[in-house]
Amino acid sequence: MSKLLGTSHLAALDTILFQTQIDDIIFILYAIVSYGLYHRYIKEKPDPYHHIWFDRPQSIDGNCKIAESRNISTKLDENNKDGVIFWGSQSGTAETFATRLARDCRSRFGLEMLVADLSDYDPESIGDVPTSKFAIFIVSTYGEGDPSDNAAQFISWLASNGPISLSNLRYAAFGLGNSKYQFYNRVVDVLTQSLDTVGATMMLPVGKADDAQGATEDDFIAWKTTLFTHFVETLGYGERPYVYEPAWKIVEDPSLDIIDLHTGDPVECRSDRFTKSAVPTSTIQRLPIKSIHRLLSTESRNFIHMEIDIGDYPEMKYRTGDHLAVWPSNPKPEVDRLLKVLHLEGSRHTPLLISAVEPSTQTKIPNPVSWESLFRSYLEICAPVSRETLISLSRFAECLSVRAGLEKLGADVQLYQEFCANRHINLGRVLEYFTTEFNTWSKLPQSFLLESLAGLAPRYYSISSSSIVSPKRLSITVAIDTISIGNLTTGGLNTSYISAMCTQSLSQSHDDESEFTLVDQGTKLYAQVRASKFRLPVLAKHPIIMVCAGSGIAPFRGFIAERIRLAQIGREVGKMMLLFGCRNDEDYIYREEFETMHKENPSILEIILAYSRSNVSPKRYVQDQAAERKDEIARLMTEDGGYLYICGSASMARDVTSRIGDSHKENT
Ligand SMILES: Cc1cc2nc3c(=O)[nH]c(=O)nc-3n(C[C@H](O)[C@H](O)[C@H](O)COP(=O)(O)O)c2cc1C
Repeated sequence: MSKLLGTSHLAALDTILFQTQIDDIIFILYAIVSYGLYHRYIKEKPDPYHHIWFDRPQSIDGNCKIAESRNISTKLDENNKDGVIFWGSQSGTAETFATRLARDCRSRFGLEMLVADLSDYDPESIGDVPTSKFAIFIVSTYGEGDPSDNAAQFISWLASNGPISLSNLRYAAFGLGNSKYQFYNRVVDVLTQSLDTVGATMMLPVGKADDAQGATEDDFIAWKTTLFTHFVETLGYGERPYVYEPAWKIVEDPSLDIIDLHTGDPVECRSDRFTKSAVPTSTIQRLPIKSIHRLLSTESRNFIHMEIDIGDYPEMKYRTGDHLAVWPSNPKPEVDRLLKVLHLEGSRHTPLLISAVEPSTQTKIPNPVSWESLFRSYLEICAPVSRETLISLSRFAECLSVRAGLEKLGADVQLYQEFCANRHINLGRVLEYFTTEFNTWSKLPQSFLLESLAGLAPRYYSISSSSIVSPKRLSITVAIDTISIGNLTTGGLNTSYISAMCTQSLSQSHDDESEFTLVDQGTKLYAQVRASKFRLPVLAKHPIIMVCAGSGIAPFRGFIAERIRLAQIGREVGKMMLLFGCRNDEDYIYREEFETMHKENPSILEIILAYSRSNVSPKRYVQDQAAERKDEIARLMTEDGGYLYICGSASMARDVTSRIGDSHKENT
């Protein structure tokens, strides 16, 4: 444990935990006392387990089973369900909440709820759900107040209202959002207003989670408590003693041929949420990395520039401003930690067949798979462990003091924040911390892991090249911020993954010491292009004002390169004003490139820098620079038909628009 947290952190932990009862002291004492990688690709081989890959019905390439029914009411009847929990999620939180809620409904009230991806059912069929059943919606807001990809069709159907009546429908709704965005939790608002308009009955006030406060989990737990109170007091459901019922059947089958295992390739089904989205998205390909280098490397901050070749995939096209979705894998030390603490090291390559106990449940994992590839490529094992998971975990502790410790961590919000959330303590680290001579986690059901860990999701990057200048080779710009807590360094999963790729690429080493197992990927990356709304004006003569900070420069690098190319071929190009926020002079990435472009095109490109942490020049933010130039910006926009683009944090964007907006008001 001291290796993980360091001595000073044990001391800090002591202060936190020694606040109250004797239980805590016991819990501290107990706590303190305590690749051979095959390299075969199956991509081109026919899959012998085709029929058991996924229960997900909607694959467009025929890899997945076809849905028995897209009528939600029929599905509820066929599976004897009491109701449905619909989820609309982009990065997996709402989906995880839906799964957890269904588990709690069963274990506490004996209620059987179907967990359903909103895009798996025909929206109209919701009108057939009888009054004896009910629906729960858990939906997040994305983009600029937009629904997640898998909720887009349903929300647009509902918002268009049409000649529908949902007077049969009883529902509850919970929204996930972030109040720093202009359209805070807009999707759940649109959903509930539309449902009310067509006569559906809301069972209890809508719940909302605000990620800006870091309170998404707490907000969900609070709303769930209200929901369960409604179950008891209004619907008359009786609570039953807790009984754990596994949701997944995991069978080790050494007779399966090891070359047929999924070893990390993102199966098309994993991207179904994206392929069926309203936003055009290419299929996932294994794309060769043509070059990768660090643009900047300081103790706390790194920027990486990566160029990726898409020339071998003619169907994969991008437009300037699009996004690249990168599918990461988990770092080897975290994979090994989980395998070790679960006593699975000896069977890390053993083929597994995973199926849902409940036939209507959709699996998120391809079959067959091994423990190692499951943890490395298909589950989010690096995310901080949730409070609810800690409480559920406590039920499987063999030792009373560990049980009490976990219960306390799960129940005490402040303790949880200090111990888990702020330090990115993931499930493996918690299990390791609470492993003692008397607590070996031997009673932990394997199904619990699949229930508690979300499926690994892609990370999105703005493409930083122009599709006109470089149609077959796109680039991304990745900022890597790391947080050091004692001897524990953490960062975002994908940025760490890309950073590791960069290190390996520079050192040309693919050894086992590497944090990430990249050997089987060589210099390739699983990725797909996703269309964006961030587009240059159709007519190049319109001015563009681009405001950004840090890696927010990425799409503007593509914009500027494209317009300069257009100018070179004789097109009329409007003024480009770039306001770029950096911490200091050395933080100015792509400096040489931008300075050359400015020198060669002084009449169309102006670059205005704002250094927020400089020792030599006054500290300024892009907001200040925008305010200083607001009259000119207003003129470019109102008189010359200019476009304003902002790429950065939501609060920065709000500040910039309000300060430029003031000028608009003054001028009108
Ligand atoms: C690119 C991006 C755009 C977002 N846009 C909004 C928004 O317009 N309104 C809002 O309330 N929240 C917004 N959010 C916050 C998400 O809704 C929030 O992080 C939520 O917990 C994600 O849930 P999910 O993982 O289920 O998709 C945005 C988040 C990201 C990353």
